[in-house]
Amino acid sequence: MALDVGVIGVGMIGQEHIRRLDGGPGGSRVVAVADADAERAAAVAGQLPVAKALPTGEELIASDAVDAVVVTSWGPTHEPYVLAAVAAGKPVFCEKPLATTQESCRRIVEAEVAAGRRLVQVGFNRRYDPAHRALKQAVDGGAIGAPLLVHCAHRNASVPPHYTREMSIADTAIHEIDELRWLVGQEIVAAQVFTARKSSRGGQLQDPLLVLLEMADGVLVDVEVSVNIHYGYEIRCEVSGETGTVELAEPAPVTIRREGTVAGLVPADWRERFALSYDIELREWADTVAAARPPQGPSAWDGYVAQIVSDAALRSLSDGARVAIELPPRPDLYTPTATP
Ligand SMILES: NC(=O)c1ccc[n+]([C@@H]2O[C@H](COP(=O)([O-])OP(=O)(O)OC[C@H]3O[C@@H](n4cnc5c(N)ncnc54)[C@H](O)[C@@H]3O)[C@@H](O)[C@H]2O)c1
Ligand SMILES: O[C@H]1[C@H](O)[C@@H](O)[C@H](O)[C@@H](O)[C@H]1O
Repeated sequence: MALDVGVIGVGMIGQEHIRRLDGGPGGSRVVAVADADAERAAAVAGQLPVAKALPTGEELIASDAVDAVVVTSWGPTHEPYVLAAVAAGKPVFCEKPLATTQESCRRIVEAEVAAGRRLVQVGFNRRYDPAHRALKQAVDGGAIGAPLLVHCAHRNASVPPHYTREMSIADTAIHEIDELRWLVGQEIVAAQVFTARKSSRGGQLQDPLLVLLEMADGVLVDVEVSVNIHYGYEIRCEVSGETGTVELAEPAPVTIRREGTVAGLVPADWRERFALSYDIELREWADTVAAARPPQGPSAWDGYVAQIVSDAALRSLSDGARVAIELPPRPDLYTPTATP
């Protein structure tokens, strides 16, 4: 069955997702778009075979032409759209973060539980990245024995002027927060943030940060968040276990040796580094939803838990203290099944 999708927020990642969903392998197509910037919505719709630009996200969700909704607007606008989609009984793929406060995320979880079925998927795309999947397979398969420590680095080439130090956690490190729960298979029980000497390339921004996370079984994780590295976009993760270590390999497809040097290209940005992950993520979501099955990817619960951890890290960012984390009980709707 063809899946007719409406996309709210057609900026950078909205347009990336549209490219994958319109005429996608499962027969999905984009039939409506909406954006706070009406001119942008009209321009994007104008490039698509059947899409209409609608004046608001609310009208898009209510439209009979739309089977499923993709929310790719700014984080603080996610909650009302996701709640409206759940109220309309429509599957909704929402980019990370699910919402920008844990209270907003809790309201989404409560609405979905009240609806009695899973409708929401969150765009934690690392779970679909082949390199991250291979890393998890090695850890789960016992290749390095019991994991003890994890070292991560999340490095952005640069960030826009409105980017704040809080976004280093809530918009950037939130990827690692979800990735680690998935990779290690444990909850995060404490967070502490350290501010390093400020890079002169980030203006007033406090950059970089070091985030220390403690997992329930004692695994310790350090995450470097640097958002002005300028040489490209770099994601690193190394797991140190009792009998060995495993790490993400360099993503460059080739290595060049010449004139006494070894070199390989660093991806320019997240679009290049994670292209395959978005391909897989959206194809699986569209196929599942088109088959009228509940989405199998990261759930509203995952989005909520990530936000609770992010909020704890933000508290630590303000005073440097270690913040212990206690999660509320998980509703039965989110008992793990086939989550990738
Ligand atoms: N998973 C990933 O790797 C990844 C990568 C990039 C962005 N994101 C997430 O995607 C979201 C969008 O990021 P982006 O980089 O595309 O931002 P962007 O600024 O390029 O695009 C956001 C769009 O949303 C529109 N918008 C803002 N408020 C709106 C509202 N109330 N209703 C409708 N449209 C509205 C803006 O006009 C803009 O066109 C963010 O939540 C971000 O964290 C995720
Ligand atoms: O929204 C983007 C996106 O999620 C990227 O994957 C991340 O590296 C950036 O820091 C963030 O701002």
